[in-house]
Amino acid sequence: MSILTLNPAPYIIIDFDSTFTKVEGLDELAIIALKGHPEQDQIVQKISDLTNKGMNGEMSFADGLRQRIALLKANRSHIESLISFLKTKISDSFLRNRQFLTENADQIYIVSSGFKEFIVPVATQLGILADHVYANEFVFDEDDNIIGIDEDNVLSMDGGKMQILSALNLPGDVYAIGDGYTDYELKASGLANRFYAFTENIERPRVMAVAEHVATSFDDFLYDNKLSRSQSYPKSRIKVLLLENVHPAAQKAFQREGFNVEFVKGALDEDELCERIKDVSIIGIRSKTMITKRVLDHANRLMSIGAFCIGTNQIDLDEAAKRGIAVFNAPYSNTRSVVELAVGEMILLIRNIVGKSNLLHQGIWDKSASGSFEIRGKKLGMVGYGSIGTQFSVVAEALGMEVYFYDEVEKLSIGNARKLNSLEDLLAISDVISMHVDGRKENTNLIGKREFDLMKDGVIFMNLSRGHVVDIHALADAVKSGKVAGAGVDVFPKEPKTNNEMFESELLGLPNVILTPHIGGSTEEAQENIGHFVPSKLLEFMNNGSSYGSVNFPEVQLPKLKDSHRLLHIHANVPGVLAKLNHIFGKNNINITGQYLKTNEHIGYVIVDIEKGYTEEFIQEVKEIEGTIRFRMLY
Ligand SMILES: NC(=O)C1=CN([C@@H]2O[C@H](COP(=O)(O)OP(=O)(O)OC[C@H]3O[C@@H](n4cnc5c(N)ncnc54)[C@H](O)[C@@H]3O)[C@@H](O)[C@H]2O)C=CC1
Ligand SMILES: O=C(O)CCC(=O)C(=O)O
Repeated sequence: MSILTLNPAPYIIIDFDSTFTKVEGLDELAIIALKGHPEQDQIVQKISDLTNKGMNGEMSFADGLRQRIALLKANRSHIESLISFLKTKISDSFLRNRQFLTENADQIYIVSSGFKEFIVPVATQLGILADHVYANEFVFDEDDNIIGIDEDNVLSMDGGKMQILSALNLPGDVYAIGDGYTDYELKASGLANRFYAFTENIERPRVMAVAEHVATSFDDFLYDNKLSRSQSYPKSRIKVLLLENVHPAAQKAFQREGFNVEFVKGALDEDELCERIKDVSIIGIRSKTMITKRVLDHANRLMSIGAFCIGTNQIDLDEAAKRGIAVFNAPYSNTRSVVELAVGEMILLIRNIVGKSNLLHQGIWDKSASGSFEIRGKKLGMVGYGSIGTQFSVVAEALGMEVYFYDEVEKLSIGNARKLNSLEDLLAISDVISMHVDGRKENTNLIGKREFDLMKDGVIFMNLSRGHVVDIHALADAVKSGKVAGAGVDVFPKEPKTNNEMFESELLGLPNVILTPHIGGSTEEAQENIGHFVPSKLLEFMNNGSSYGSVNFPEVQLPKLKDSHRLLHIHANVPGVLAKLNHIFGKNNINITGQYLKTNEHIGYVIVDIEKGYTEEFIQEVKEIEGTIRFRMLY
């Protein structure tokens, strides 16, 4: 039996600039030193070009270094500022693995063509030993200006890194990690057993082309070598695809945790999505991306879907559940934004402001009260009395309206809103009708010709829910006939995928019709809230297993993992799985420190916290339980 173990650390040689830190130290020093200089941009660019040429192996490193130093106009005080800056720019994956660096300090070296003056204070922060830092040194004049480099230091010469490693003569396996060609040379010369091209901060194609190994993060390197680490599985190997221009806060949240994030401005159609989703573990969408069964059939690695909105009708929730994919959305996040737009439109429509504004744009002064009304005292009818419906009702009452609602689920009214027992009653009584049902399939054409015929003549009609809820042709006819005196439509049966596509609709050009491009929830406030909220749910699920708030998954709020390993087992909801699991635990003498189970109609979700020291065979047995849909471990 093989106990799940970690390997002892090899000797690890780490490059500094763009590897240990996210930036190039000398480039940053130039930016600091040349602040306010009239040619700052040009000089910094020259230095950066020289850096890149050297790193890519396109010019003699030693020549480039001297040319860069000559361009620098820096002194000792600039180095102090640089150190403070670099401490904020340590690569995230090194920061995450401070414990490994500290515990294995004897095995770890920094070998860099950068400068000790700024590398030592930054690297030692994470436990690197000062005397394990090999780097260049500046030469200063008596006024503390940098005037050159220590020419005796072998790192100032071509092949310097190889000379250092050769002199170190390390008695064991040596693995080099870096983003530059000179790091690769350590392996090419035979001095290092392996070279990992480090791509967390920059990808240098020329270096990657020659590297046998690529480390997308330090976690990735540690995982590849079965070394102790902060992430059970390196997040840099986990792809997150964010579509439909979700708020940048979302991208940052995933990048901060080390995920490999791809960002796409628009939506993707089914074929495009089937292709793109193959290696994606987390996908973030808004209302336009349809996650159909066919898409899910292509989603081999998908674990979680984030709907960066309220509605989830664009996702096949049951099919996702059956595959063990948890879906999260952002209920309430844009409720207020939709309500404010609805209130504004209602007032503009009942006053016929759109028509008057259009005329005035043509120079026509149409001052008249005819056909313009106050909303005070009017009857507002709400179809769907959920989060948006109830909030709209409160605001409308404050504006002096009488509010009526119809919801197919029994709902208590908030304030003085009156519940009606049928859609027909609501249509007959209301001066203003506003749709706030969800987008389930059964709501397709909920409002059609029959329903418009039941409405009062001259009604104001608004749809800010989902496009397919209203038969657009019937609405266009009702507007043309005057049955509907004004309409506000934010959602359409067919909406463009991106801002570059043309929008077509029968409603174009109709009088007193406000058309908006599905922006009910598009306010800066709502989008920013969603951009924080949805990633936090997805990350909780990925990092901790908690599924609280999921719209299709058994909901479990789990305690933080402490001193245990956590097994997450998703299985078809058939009898006996828990018994089988417990049998395997008993047989393998596993000490359980916590166990949780929740089921829904499709799946069961069992979470078991266990003490370390189990075997690979035990894990295999758990994976092979009949009915297992997905299994993963966290520690
Ligand atoms: N235009 C936009 O940008 C936005 C549109 N929305 C849409 O608005 C919808 C409603 O949002 P919330 O109020 O937060 O959802 P919610 O789930 O809280 O409320 C929906 C209500 O509609 C009721 N309902 C569903 N079908 C019905 C039917 N046939 N007849 C009567 N009642 C019915 C439900 O019982 C529920 O009470 C979302 O599902 C989404 O599709 C949401 C946010 C922004
Ligand atoms: O902002 C979006 O893309 C969609 C908003 C929406 O319709 C929703 O939240 O359900």
